[in-house]
Amino acid sequence: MTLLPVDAALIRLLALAKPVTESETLPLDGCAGRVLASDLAAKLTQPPFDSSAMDGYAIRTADAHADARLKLIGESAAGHAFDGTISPGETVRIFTGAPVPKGADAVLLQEDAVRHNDGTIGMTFFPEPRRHIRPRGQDFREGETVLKAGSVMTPTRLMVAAAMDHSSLSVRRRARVGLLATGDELVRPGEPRAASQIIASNTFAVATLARDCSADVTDFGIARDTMDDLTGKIAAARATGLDVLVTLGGASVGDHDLVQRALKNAGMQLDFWQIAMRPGKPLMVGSLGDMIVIGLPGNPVSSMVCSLLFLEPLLARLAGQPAPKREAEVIVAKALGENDKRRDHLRARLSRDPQGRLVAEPFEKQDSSMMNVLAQAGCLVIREPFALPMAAGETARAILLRDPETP
Ligand SMILES: Nc1nc2c(c(=O)[nH]1)N[C@H]1C(S)=C(S)[C@@H](COP(=O)(O)OP(=O)(O)OC[C@H]3O[C@@H](n4cnc5c(N)ncnc54)[C@H](O)[C@@H]3O)O[C@H]1N2
Ligand code: MOO
Repeated sequence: MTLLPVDAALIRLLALAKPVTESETLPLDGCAGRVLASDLAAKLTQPPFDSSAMDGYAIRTADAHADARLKLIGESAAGHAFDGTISPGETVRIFTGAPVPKGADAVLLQEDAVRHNDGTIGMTFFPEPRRHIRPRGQDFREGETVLKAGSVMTPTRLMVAAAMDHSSLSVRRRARVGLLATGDELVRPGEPRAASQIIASNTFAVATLARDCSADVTDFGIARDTMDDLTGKIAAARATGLDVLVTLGGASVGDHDLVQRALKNAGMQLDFWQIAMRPGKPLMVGSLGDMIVIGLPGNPVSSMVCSLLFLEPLLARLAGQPAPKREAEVIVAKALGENDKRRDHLRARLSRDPQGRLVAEPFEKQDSSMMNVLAQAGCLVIREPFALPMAAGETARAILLRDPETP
């Protein structure tokens, strides 16, 4: 059986993906990380008036000279404008963010002002016109398109959307992802289990990864290893209008690996199955109508490595966003033997050397069932098919699982 190279498999998977275009309207505070569905224009001008950038005195620069004794005629504070006009020889106490009164053309810094005993204001610095005044509309103007359709709503874009007086936004809906674990041996954490049963743990990693990619994730539970149960659960999941169905387990060649058969019976067009990678060889991809199906292998490490290499870029594509950049160059801390035909992904401890370079130390045991090792690993060192032996201290590409500084 020829195995499909990783890069070719990813290209074929992404060819199935159409970015989600349907939109929904959400309150602004629910829009973080979402993609704007249409251009967003300002509903107001900001600042709405010439405003002071400093605490001080609103003055007429024609009055700015060493002998000035300006008469204090009022105050303009943020939210409380001074209604009158400043005439020659007059000033108004002003605070940061307050409207600049009519007649004034500069703000004298409080630190540059002298308050005389008779209450008049003198100055030790003579501002030029417009000094410390933020002109009306210098940030944006009513009707101006500030955010383009397709922009991801980052904290700073949420800030400007709020400032433009939008309390809700039209954003693209999230990609809908369903997870279906399979296997008679599986129970959920906390459930009673027989001696031959284990916990269905993979769902938690895959769901988290998918949510981090902005997906709306539904867990469809655990299907037993029967055609009936699998068929019923696949149909129920599909009926919810998923963009992507991810099955976990039952992807290999054993007598109880029924997932592919059940999916084909339901009408799935198989796109590819079995990749030249370790772990994750039995990965399967197909389409069932508009729904993309990804069959992950059951071994926990395999399911996670396949999710990082395939599910994450797929969900980024559906969300119209670039895939997270996880690849980095690392120094391998120990010698590695030559590789066989499957691209390998070695779980490794990750640290920094005194020069700040990333150092990866592959774990001794690389069994794809070992979640404890995977949880300790900071990266996966990539070994291309037929890679030659490597000495300690050489560099390799790696997939980062987390920031090396994360405890
Ligand atoms: N004769 C062959 N046997 C196997 C091959 C092969 O090419 N020829 N491939 C092996 C490889 S590689 C992998 S990977 C596994 C994957 O097989 P399946 O996808 O069919 O996975 P299962 O048999 O269902 O489970 C494998 C293992 O993982 C446990 N598991 C399953 N689901 C979960 C879950 N949701 N959470 C935690 N653990 C799970 C399951 O109990 C098994 O121990 O096949 C090899 N075999
Ligand atoms: O390809 Mo499997 O994922 O080695 O255990």
